[in-house]
This record gives sequence, C-alpha cells and structure tokens, in this order.
Amino acid sequence: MCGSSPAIAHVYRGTFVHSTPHTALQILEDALLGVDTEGKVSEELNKLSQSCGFSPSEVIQLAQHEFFMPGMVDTHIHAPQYSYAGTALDLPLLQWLNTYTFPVESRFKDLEFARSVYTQVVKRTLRNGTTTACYFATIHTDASLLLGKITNDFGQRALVGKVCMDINNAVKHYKETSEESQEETCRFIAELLKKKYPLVKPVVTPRFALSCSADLLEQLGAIAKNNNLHIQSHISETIEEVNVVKKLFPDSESYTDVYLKHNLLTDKTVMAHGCHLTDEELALFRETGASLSHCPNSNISLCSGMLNVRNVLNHKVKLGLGTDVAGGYSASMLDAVRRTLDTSKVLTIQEPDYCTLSFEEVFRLATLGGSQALSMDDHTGNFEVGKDFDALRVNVAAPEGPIDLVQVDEPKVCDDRNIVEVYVAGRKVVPFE
Ligand SMILES: Nc1nc2[nH]cnc2c(=O)[nH]1
Ligand SMILES: [Zn+2]
Repeated sequence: MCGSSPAIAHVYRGTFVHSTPHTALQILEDALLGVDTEGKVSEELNKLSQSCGFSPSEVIQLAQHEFFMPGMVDTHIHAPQYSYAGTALDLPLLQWLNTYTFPVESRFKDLEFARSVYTQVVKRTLRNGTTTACYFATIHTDASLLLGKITNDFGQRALVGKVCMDINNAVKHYKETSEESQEETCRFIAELLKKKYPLVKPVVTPRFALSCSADLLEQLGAIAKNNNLHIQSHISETIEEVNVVKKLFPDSESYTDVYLKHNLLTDKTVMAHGCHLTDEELALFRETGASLSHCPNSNISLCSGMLNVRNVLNHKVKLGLGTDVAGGYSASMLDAVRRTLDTSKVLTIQEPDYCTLSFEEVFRLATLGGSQALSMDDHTGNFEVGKDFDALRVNVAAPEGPIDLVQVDEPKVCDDRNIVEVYVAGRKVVPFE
C-alpha cells in the first residue's frame, strides 16, 4: 500500500544478486528495487507499483556490466592492528601477540595515533564493501569511543568493543586490573549508548580466556546480560592455546565450557576462529545460539589451523566470515571469500570425499551469514522488503578493475576495485563526500 508506508526515495533497475536462507545465490535480472526515505527496501523486487508516483525518468538504471549485491559483514576485525597489517606474520599466535600485537595496541592510549589509524581502517573497509564491521579496539576506553565516533561519521554499521584483559605476563604495561576493566567497560557502554549513534553499538569484549581472570570473565558475562549486549572473543584458534586453557581452567570440560560457565555464550555472542572445536563443543554453540567467525586468512597466515566449515554448518551453528586484521593481512572481505574457498579446497585435497563449499555458499556466508552471526539478520543481510538497504554497486567492467571481459555476460571473479558505490541504510557512503 503506497499510502501508509514511507515515501520512496530512490528506485533502482537492473541486476540484483543476494542470498536467502533457502537459496545460496539468487540472481534477479532487470528487477526494480525501491529504497524508502528511511533507507529500507520498500517494495518487493519486480512488483513496484507504477501507481506509487515515480516516473521512469527517476529510475536509476544500472549499466550492462553492473549489479547490486548486499554489503559484506566482517564479523571479526581488530581496528588498531590495521597499523601493521601485511607485516609480522612469522610467529605462531601466542608469540605473535606478545612480540607484535600487544606493544602496538598499547600505543592507542595516544588519541591522535588512534584517530589516524581508525580513520584509515574505517575508510578502507568501507571502500572494500564492508557495510557492517564487528571491531575489537584496545583496552583504552576513550580511543574505543573514538572508533565508535569515526564509524558513525563515515556511516559504517558497527559493533565496537573496548578490549578487556587483566592478564598479560609478556607486556606488563598493556593490561588493566579486573576492577578497572569492569568499570571502564561500563563507562564505555554508557558513553557509547549516550551518543545514540543509529548504526553503532557496543560489544562486550573479553580478549580471550588466556587474557582474562575467571573473575573478570564472570563480571563481563553479567554486564552483557544486564544490558542485553553482544559479546565477542576468540576460541580454539591454535592447539597450543587450547592446551594452555585446559591447564588454567582445570574445572572446565572444554574451552567452550570456560565461556559457557561465565555466561559468555549467548545468541548474541560471536567467537572468532574455532579451528579446533570438538563436535561436543559445536553442539554447545548450537544450543546457546552462539556463532563463529571464520577467519581463513589469519588461520593460514599464523599457521593456526583450518576450520572445517562444512562440519560447523552441519551442526547448524551460525557462521560468518572475518578478516581478523592483522593476523589476517587483508582488510578485504572479498579476500576472506577467496581464502574460505581455498581452505575448503585444501581440506578436499586432504580428504577427497570432503564436501567442498561452493562459491554460492561462501557468498552467502560473507553477507547473510555474517548478519545471522551478529544477530542482525532481522534488518540486514539481503534485499528482503523491510530490511535496511546495505548494498554494493559492482561494475564488473570498472576501468580500474583487475580483469578484462572477453565474453559479454561472462561471470568473473572481481576484486575491491570493482566496487564503485557502497550504501549503508540507504545512504551512499562510498565514494566519500
Ligand atoms: N588472531 C588473533 N587471535 C587472538 N587471540 C587473542 N587475541 C588475538 C588477536 O588479537 N588476534
Ligand atoms: Zn582476532
């Protein structure tokens, strides 16, 4: 009904590609899509009524080699680590953290340094088509609030986490006391919510079980519960990490059980990696509704392991993709798509009966899967009517692109250079104003 819903602001005509829970890749050709004044998909594709009062001249027609796809969801990225992305990948996880990561993150006490790196990472991920990002910041509350401001200013949808850690035996100046961590987490949440940024929300962020005392984990579980907030952390990334967790938490049955016992596994929890989870642990994810972020570039770059995504999906655990900058050297979600396919093919080389992921399935993981993993699929993830218009305008024949079209209509693998416009909640955020 035209009369009762918000007015249509824009109508696009052309090819739309998206995923639904039932169809990994749906291609709608010569379709019409309306975006209303609230930035939502306003009418069913193909069924936009001519009587709603737009004239064909107002329709924005996509060019022959263009299509719209949903914006991609980076379910796990460390904003401060963008400052050294593409370097320092020669050590296994725990040494990598002590040698490179903690010293760099400790510099984010300096707000001007933070402003410069955070502006770069938000602009770069937006240009790469990340319309939603789930960020780790650092332990510094004011710099983490600044990251929230910058994502809001550039129009990126984001969950932003002030990192919590009260244990750090290697870089002793980069940690908090348990009390500081709790108080600063509460201040971070209160101040970020007070800003009323429409697309930016706080996420409770215990770094991982090895950086947090049991007392801190418990308090963070309570804070998340009392404020109904998202939670993010890392789990079972490397075998060494799993073994140390076992020693430190002898009363827990598994790594997953450590988080479960401290009320950190909820249907708003996203855990990164999970390469070495057992089937019993995956069952706990399924029962609690917690999700996994698959970070294949990082898993390979730090030689951490290879997540068996097919097994995760068979367990009906929600799963999205993450860049995990800077364990992953690329801030591009299209890179995460490629690495996900590569990892799946390596598993197939090792085990020929392995059911390799298809390109279509991985496209869904990068878009709708990520929205589901962050429990945002009621309003993002595809072009269903009523959802926010988070979208990428892709030009397969972009002049600066990396490929040449030999045959017309040939489907081809593109890269970030083919993303010519980015929209979040109906607002054009790339190119930058
Ligand atoms: N990849 C990765 N794993 C972690 N585990 C705990 N902290 C980190 C981090 O910063 N990066
Ligand atoms: Zn990480």
